[in-house]
Amino acid sequence: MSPVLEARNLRVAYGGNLALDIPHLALKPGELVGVVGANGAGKSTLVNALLGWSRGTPSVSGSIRLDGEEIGHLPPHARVARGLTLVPEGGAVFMRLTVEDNLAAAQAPRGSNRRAHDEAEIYALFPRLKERLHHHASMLSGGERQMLAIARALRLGPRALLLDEPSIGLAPRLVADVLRTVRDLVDEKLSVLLVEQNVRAAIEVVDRLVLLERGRILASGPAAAMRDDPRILAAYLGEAAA
Ligand SMILES: Nc1ncnc2c1ncn2[C@@H]1O[C@H](COP(=O)(O)OP(=O)(O)OP(=O)(O)O)[C@@H](O)[C@H]1O
Repeated sequence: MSPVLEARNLRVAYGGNLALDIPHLALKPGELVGVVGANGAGKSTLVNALLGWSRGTPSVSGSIRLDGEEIGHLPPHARVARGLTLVPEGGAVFMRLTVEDNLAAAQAPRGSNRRAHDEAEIYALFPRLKERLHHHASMLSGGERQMLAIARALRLGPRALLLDEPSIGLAPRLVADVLRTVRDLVDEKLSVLLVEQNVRAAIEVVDRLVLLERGRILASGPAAAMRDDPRILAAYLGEAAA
């Protein structure tokens, strides 16, 4: 099966410092790939480079393909228009708008043939959002806000969804809920690259795991095989120490 998203020789450098050096990373249709690593490992640099934006002005090189089409030269909005969708750290919602208006403001581009979730599907997936339709996003709990950010992304009909640390700031029970929902979406054929610092929670739901360290892939493989990998266990310990 050809990948929905594929990066080759992706390098990001700030000044003379190489922050990311990824020879190959692929996401297959209907797959959930987790990218884990400690603070500063390069996780945000990776999702940002895939989307074509950055903090500062790094030099970025390499190939990025979405459904086989080279998008590495395109500006972020053109990548988004083609179906690469990012839910950034902390979620992207309009705090002063209601849940309903937040969802209404997220629309797939006109003429797009991608399958976007309609309102009924969104409410079936996230019954909590239906109960809170007329609440401002600022009134939602962290978990609900993260669900709203994911729901907004689904309204855009993503070909590939990039999720940057959806568990950050959430209580452990909510982390499991959010990641379980992501797993359910993938089981319905969504393709997701999940960036997570929480290795323990990520490994429970992903198909494959990629461990980043100092911008490089230190280990990668099916989640089941990675579970006992000493490098992953070391990452667990790092997490406990963080
Ligand atoms: N604008 C910038 N200028 C210079 N160096 C940067 C810049 N942004 C990131 N870096 C460096 O790139 C490396 C990777 O950072 P990145 O934010 O991608 O890590 P991360 O894995 O997402 O960490 P965290 O979990 O803390 O967000 C770090 O060494 C960081 O200092």
